[in-house]
Parts: sequence; C-alpha cells; structure tokens
Amino acid sequence: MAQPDDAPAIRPQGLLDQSAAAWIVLGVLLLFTFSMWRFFDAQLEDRSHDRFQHQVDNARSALKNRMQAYEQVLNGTAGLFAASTEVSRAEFRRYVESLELDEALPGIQGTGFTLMVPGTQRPAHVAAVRAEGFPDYRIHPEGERDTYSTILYLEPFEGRNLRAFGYDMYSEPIRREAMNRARDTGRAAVSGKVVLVQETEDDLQAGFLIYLPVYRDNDVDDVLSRRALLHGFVYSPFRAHDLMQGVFGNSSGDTSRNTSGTTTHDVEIEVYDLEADPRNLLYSSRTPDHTPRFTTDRMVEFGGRVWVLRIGSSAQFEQDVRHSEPYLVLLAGIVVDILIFAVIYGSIRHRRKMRRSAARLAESRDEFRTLVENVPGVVFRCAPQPPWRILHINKGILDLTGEPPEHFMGQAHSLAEVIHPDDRPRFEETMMSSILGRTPYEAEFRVRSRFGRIHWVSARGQGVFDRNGSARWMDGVMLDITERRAAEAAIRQLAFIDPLTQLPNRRFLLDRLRQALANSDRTRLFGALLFIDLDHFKDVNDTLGHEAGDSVLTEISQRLKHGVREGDTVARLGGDEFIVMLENLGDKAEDAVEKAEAIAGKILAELGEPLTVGGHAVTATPSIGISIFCGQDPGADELIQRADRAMYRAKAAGRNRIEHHLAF
Ligand SMILES: Nc1nc2c(ncn2[C@@H]2O[C@H](COP(=O)(O)OP(=O)(O)OP(=O)(O)O)[C@@H](O)[C@H]2O)c(=O)[nH]1
Repeated sequence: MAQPDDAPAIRPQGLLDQSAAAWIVLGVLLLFTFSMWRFFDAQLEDRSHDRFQHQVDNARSALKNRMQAYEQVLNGTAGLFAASTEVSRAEFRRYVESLELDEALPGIQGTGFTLMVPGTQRPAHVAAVRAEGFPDYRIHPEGERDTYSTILYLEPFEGRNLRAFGYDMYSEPIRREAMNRARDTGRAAVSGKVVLVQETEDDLQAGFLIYLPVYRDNDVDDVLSRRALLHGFVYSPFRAHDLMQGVFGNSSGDTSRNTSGTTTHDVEIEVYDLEADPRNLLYSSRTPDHTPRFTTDRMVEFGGRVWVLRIGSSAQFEQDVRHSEPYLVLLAGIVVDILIFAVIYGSIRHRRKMRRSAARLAESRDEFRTLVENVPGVVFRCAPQPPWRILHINKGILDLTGEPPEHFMGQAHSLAEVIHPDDRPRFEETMMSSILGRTPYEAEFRVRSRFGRIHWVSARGQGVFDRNGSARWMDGVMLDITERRAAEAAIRQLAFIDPLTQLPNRRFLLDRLRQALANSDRTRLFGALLFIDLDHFKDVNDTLGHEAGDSVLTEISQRLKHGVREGDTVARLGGDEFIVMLENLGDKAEDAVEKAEAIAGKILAELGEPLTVGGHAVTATPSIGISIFCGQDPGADELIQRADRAMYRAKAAGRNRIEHHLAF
C-alpha cells in the first residue's frame, strides 16, 4: 500500500556530536566547579594568611614592647646611680624590690650593677666587699687584667644569681662587646648569645644581657669622656627561654593569651641573634615534626642588636583555619555537575533510542508494505459503507480490474463499481452484517474488469472500530477464485450430470427427489415418478453400433426434456433408463395419477416417433412405470423401485406402454 515515507532518518554523526556535547558540558561544569573551589580556597587561604600575619605582628610588637619595658627598668636603675654614685647594696635592693619585677615583667633573671674596677684597685676593692660581709668574695674568673668589671649587686640576690656575684663580665668577649657599645653610646646595649653564669647543668638555656652605662659624671658628651668617666653598668641578665615564654606564652599547651596579648597557640616562634643560624638560636617554641604552612621572618632591632624572629603557623592554627567549605563546594559542585551530565546524557540516549525505534518502525513498516504489496491477491481497506470507497489498496487490483491502485485511492473508482451488479446486494448484506455484529466477513462475488472480463473473487476481512463501537474502516483480502470456481463447476458437472446426455444423473435425481419429497410433505401436493426404459435398445447398438446408440440416447433425452415442464426433472439413471420427476400435481391422488398418465402418454407418443441415426430410421419406444408420491413416505429409493417394478410390468405386458405402481 503506497504511503509517504515520513520515517525519521538516523544520523549517527549527529548523535555522536550530541554525546560529545554532553561530555563537553560536563567538562565545562567541572572546570567551573574547580574554579569556584580554587576561588573559595584562595579566599580562605588569604584570610588565614592575614590572620597569621596579624599574629606575627602581635608577636613582634610583644617582644619589642617587653624589651623596651626592660630598658625602662634599667633607665630607672641607672637614674638611681645618677643621683648618687655611692648606691649602697641595701638601697639597690630596696629600689629593685620596689619595682616588683616578678609581677610586672616576668622573665627577667635579675637586675644588677657591675662596677668597673681598674686592675690596680682590685685588691682594695675585694677587701672592701669582703669587709662588707662577704668574706668569700672574689672577682672571677681569676687572672690579671687591666680592667675588671665585677657584678657587685644583683637582685634578687639569691639562688642562681649568687653564682654571678663577683663575676667579671668584661673578661668575656661577647659581654665586653655589648658593654663597650653601651659605654660608647651611652645607651642600652643588648649582648650576643651567651650562657649566663647563673646557668647550671639543669635546664641549660641560652641567655643575653642588657647593659646601660653608669658614668661618674652626667656630663658625658662624647666617646672619650664616656670612656673616661665610666663607673659601671646597670644590667639585666635574661634566660632567653624563660623570657620568651613570658612574652609569647607556652605555645605547646596554653591557649590563653599571654601577657603581651599574642594568641600563642597560633604561631611557633624561633628567635635568633643576628641571623637565622642554629648556632644563634635564642629561643624556639617549634613543635618537632611539624612543618608550618605559613612562615615568615621579622627583624627586631633593640639595644643595638638585631634579632631574627622566625615565625611559623602552629598545628593548632592550621587546624583552626582548615575550612571544609571549599571542599563542600567542590563535592556539591561535582555532584550537581554529574547530575546535570546524567540528565543531558540520559536525554540524548533516550532520543537515540527513540530514533532507533522510529527507524526500526519505519523499516518494519517498509517490510510490511513490501509484504502487503507482494501478497498474491488484493489487500484493501475501504470505507465502512457503500459504495465502499477505497482508502488503501495494493497493486493486485490491477490484475483484477485493469485499473491501478491510484485510481481507487484517488476515488476515481469505488469497490462497489467493480462488483458485478448481481452480486452487489449480497456483498453489501455480508458487509453490513459484519459491521453490525463486529464479526469477520467472508464473501464471494464477481468483479468486472475494464476490459469486460469477469473474475470470481473471495473477500475475507473484518472491520476496525473506534472506542464508541463505530466502524472506522473495513480491512480485507480478495483472492481471485475464478479458476477454483471453474474447477468446482467441472467437478459438480462430473458428479451430478450424465456426460452423454447432459441430464442429471442418478445422484442428482436422488437429491432432487428428496428435496421434492420434503416440499411435498410440506405442501401436501402430489408428485409422480415416470420410470422410462427404451424397448429393445440393445438391438440399436447391435445393428447400428454403439455410437448410433449414443445418438439415440441423446435424441431421446432432448425429446424427454421438451416433453415436460420447466420445473420438472429429467434424469438418466444409466443405460437406456430415464426418470422423469413431476411435482405439484395437485392435492388429490386421482388428479395426480391422471396428470402423470397424461404426461407419460405424451412421452410415449413423442418417443414413439422414429428418429434418424446415420441415415437409418430408428424407433425407440419406451416402457413407462409410474409411482405417485405425497409426503416423505415411502422414501426416494422405494419410489424409484416402485416405478421400476411398474415399468417391468409394462415390459412384461408387451412394451411401449404405461403401467402404474399398483399400491399407493
Ligand atoms: N449406445 C449405448 N448403449 C448403451 C449404453 N448404456 C447401455 N447400453 C446398452 O443398452 C442396452 C440395454 O439393454 P436392455 O435394457 O437390457 O435390453 P433391451 O434391449 O432394451 O430390451 P428390453 O429392455 O427388454 O426391451 C444394452 O445392450 C446396453 O449395452 C450407452 O451409454 N450407450
């Protein structure tokens, strides 16, 4: 059946492109997600770094402030000596105690005064101090030197500090360098890294000292006068670790703020003298095995000395600033990206499936169309009412009608037009009955071609109905059964017609007779059988030959047919035996007998007329036996036998005569 080819074509390249587009979208989304993650991460990293820098600044300020505070203490102590160069040990102690340094500035090891003693005055000086109540006093280390400095006062004068009493700091190069610097500048000077004499084997720490010069006269304007008038130094020794702990707090566990306000758990601090060399390390709060994420070096200049603060972020700090938001953004982003990708990819796959299905459908439709076109016969679909307008029809109709399918689908012809007019009512009745009963239909009818040929067709099919039960159309297949019909007719002919005379044979007669008996039973009208046997027919065969005998039989048949009415039956039982069946002979037996006799008489007369066969005149008189019937009894076979017996009686009585079956 011809239909427009509207099936969508598959474009594999296009689908491939769409798949690639989905992957590209995923790539772009992932790129965007990673960018967002990096952006947030960088933002938080900056904030963390700012916070770290803030802590670094705090630490540096704290150290600087603390050192300035110590300088202030020394300035005050130096002022004590400026007021009176003869400061007694008791005055010094009272003064230092009044400062309450333990409370105000924890970490200071002590506050002291070291007196410069020329080598020549050493014995007198030692004697004077011993006389003061320190009989073991001596300047140490021992040795002859031009100038000594001796720690005369050191408060608190107890514990470790007692070990420093009498110590000549000037004899030690690092201290001497700071002392000379303080002496020449008149300002506080911080020493390099030393080990304080207070140190014991226990808890050995690096140390340093701050010196502030004390002159015998306040009028010291230049280096020479300062050197000439130097009296001694007020100073403070520091155990570096203890001091820094006071400034920075205990970074390993103390999460509170220290006295300087630094949040000590955020940073780890190393303090170096001059440069970041392990040999110069003054202090370290570094945690072993921890590599800080942020590190920075800061210089602190104080008392003519530069310290390097190497500050790193602590593990605690890094723990605090570790934010999960960027990772959540990353994770959520990836999930959303994958979801979007899944939706796009799924949609593409779905479209691909749909296209494949459509292609398969189109393919199978084409195959079906080919199948329908190639089916022997006519496949059609028509409107469900006369004149059965054709909706679809295959090319088989061309063979039947000589018209191409287009003429039918273009509505130039309807189905009714090609059906033989005699068959149309039967066809329409069949179709309407199928529609009403919603049952399959089957009809045989004749179709006329445009060339006048008649084809017998068998149509089978059924209607297609909508939800309301109304027929939408009728589908069907027509097969050309012309040959079958002819074959059937031939078979029927052979089965029921005597081939020589073309009269119904015995089987046909029996069928007709039974039908007649049934009719008679219903109508109660009489009928009769005339059993006719030709007299001495054998002689014809014997004298003129079998063919001549056939001709005689044929001629006799014609005469018999002409001798009866249209509705009466003339049959040949075989040989030279014939039966004439008469119906509707009235409702009285006498009348029926009379009429049967009249017809038998007429036959007797007609057959008695000579006929010419092969130039020979032949006379074939008959002997006729009559049996009358009304209703089913006694049955077809018995009726024939009765007529036969009557016929034999006619033979016996001399032939060429009529006899009745005696009993009725
Ligand atoms: N030519 C021809 N002869 C046939 C045919 N069928 C039967 N016969 C012959 O018809 C003859 C019938 O003979 P019967 O009816 O027995 O005897 P009859 O000679 O007619 O004599 P009666 O019937 O006693 O008067 C036989 O010789 C058959 O061979 C046929 O189809 N054609």
